[in-house]
Amino acid sequence: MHEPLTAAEYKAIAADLQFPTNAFIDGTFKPASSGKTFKTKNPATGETLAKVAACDSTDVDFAVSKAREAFDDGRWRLQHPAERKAVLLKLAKLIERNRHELAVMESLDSGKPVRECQTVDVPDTIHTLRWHAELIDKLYDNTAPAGSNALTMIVREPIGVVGCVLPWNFPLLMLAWKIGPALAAGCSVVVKPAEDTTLTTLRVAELAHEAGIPAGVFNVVTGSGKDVGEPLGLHMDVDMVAFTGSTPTGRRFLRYAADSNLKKVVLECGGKNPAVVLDDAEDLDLVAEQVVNGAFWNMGENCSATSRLIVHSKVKDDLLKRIGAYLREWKTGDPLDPENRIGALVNKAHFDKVTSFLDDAKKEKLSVAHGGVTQNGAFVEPTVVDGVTTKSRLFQEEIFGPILSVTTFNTLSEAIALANDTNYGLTASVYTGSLRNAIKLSREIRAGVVTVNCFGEGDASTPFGGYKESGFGGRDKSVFAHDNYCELKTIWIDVSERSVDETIR
Ligand SMILES: NC(=O)C1=CN([C@@H]2O[C@H](COP(=O)(O)OP(=O)(O)OC[C@H]3O[C@@H](n4cnc5c(N)ncnc54)[C@H](OP(=O)(O)O)[C@@H]3O)[C@@H](O)[C@H]2O)C=CC1
Ligand SMILES: CCCCCC/C=C/C(=O)O
Repeated sequence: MHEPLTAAEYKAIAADLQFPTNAFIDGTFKPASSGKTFKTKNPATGETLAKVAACDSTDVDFAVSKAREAFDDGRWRLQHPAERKAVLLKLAKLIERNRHELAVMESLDSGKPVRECQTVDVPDTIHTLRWHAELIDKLYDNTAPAGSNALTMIVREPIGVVGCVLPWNFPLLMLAWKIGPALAAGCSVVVKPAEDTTLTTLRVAELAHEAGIPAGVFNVVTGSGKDVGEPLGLHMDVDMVAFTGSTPTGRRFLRYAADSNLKKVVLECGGKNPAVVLDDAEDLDLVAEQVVNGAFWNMGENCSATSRLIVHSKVKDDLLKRIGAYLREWKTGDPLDPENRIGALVNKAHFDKVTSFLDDAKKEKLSVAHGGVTQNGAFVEPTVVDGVTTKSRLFQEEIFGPILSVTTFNTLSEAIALANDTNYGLTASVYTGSLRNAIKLSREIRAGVVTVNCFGEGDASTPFGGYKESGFGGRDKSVFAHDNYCELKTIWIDVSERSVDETIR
């Protein structure tokens, strides 16, 4: 079903694509009220793909008012849970039916390899939506042990109008991580995709409408962070913002909430994720494969990317050799060629940011064990920089590109201290043959997701989010994400003799 096509087939799809270019508000596509547009480009070639509506606060106000209307009249939240489930399942089906088109659109707009769009982003988007749809008619509310004089119910209610602010690195998947639980809970959403990657969000909004999500429930306002993100964050009638992106922008949303209506804010921000390899790791080939995958898939443009290899000095040289061998399979180039695993970085500014870390490696006279090569001002080959110290920017800052730093240790406590020597705490992976060491490291590393003898972000059923400056306010995925989009209400009903007597009198 999700097997890659050939490069020629992808190019044929690309040649026929129609791009949605207007905001989607109240069930219809609309140009920006100002009439302005911005160009969205293919980062691999620099060519303009489309001119998209450059919305501003007027469009945000309009979208929020329509989302509020839809929420208040209950056209979605008051539908029977089984009906809402059926609609969300239909949306998943429509995405599946249009999977090749969406994979190509995602690849063209973001520079991601189409192979991964086809085998990860699109199928995981479908799975996420199905998972949350299936939850809708299976979640029970609670009663409290209030004794025989009262019946106390603790019920979830949808929080209201939710602003979903998305990053450019997994446009479809992060959309699903937000709208899946938000729509399942019965909320209305106003989605702000990243300016670099708006196209697939608009297409999914169109499919959502076709699936039967009522007008006003799923809105998309396109435009910049300043013109659309900020008014959404400051809006007095938005009940919650669910954000994925950088930590500095996440902080802004906390300020927007404080300066407006104290809306709930859930942040999924950056990471500087370690892979800790002990000298008792059993299979260094497997470690090499997992570290390469963790560091380089999606070009390292991934908040959960393995960014720091923290390896026992005894096994470092052997492991770096094996990593080099795996990297031979990781070709860089045309994102529409399914042979390539490394595509283009999302834009020129980001390319410059990522390559500034290569300049640092040179300045610091660090040894580049693999890669270090760029192509056409848009591509960076997978790079491994050895001998990185904790003071280096390569060790401390989120690179968000295909660069892995290597640091060695000699004792377990040194490994834990290195892993935790960061302001971030999103993910970590641990490689060891000892159950005791695996448990110790998983508990001592301060991160929201720790994987043992593998790399990954878990599946739809496991929460995803970070400690420290990696996250705030809740988790994506799982039933815990559903709870993000709900208020808890206590209903206390007096059923004592006194209340019965009073009612009768
Ligand atoms: N944790 C993660 O998954 C991500 C982390 N990053 C990190 O952030 C760095 C910068 O990437 P960038 O895309 O700029 O990430 P941002 O955090 O700036 O962008 C995330 C989202 O927030 C919006 N936004 C930007 N500025 C504001 C603002 N002032 N007010 C409200 N909304 C705003 C963006 O809109 P728009 O893009 O349209 O301006 C986008 O929709 C990357 O190099 C990487 O290190 C980036 C993306 C994802
Ligand atoms: C297959 C799961 C991919 C999850 C990627 C999670 C990344 C989140 C982010 O960068 O914000």
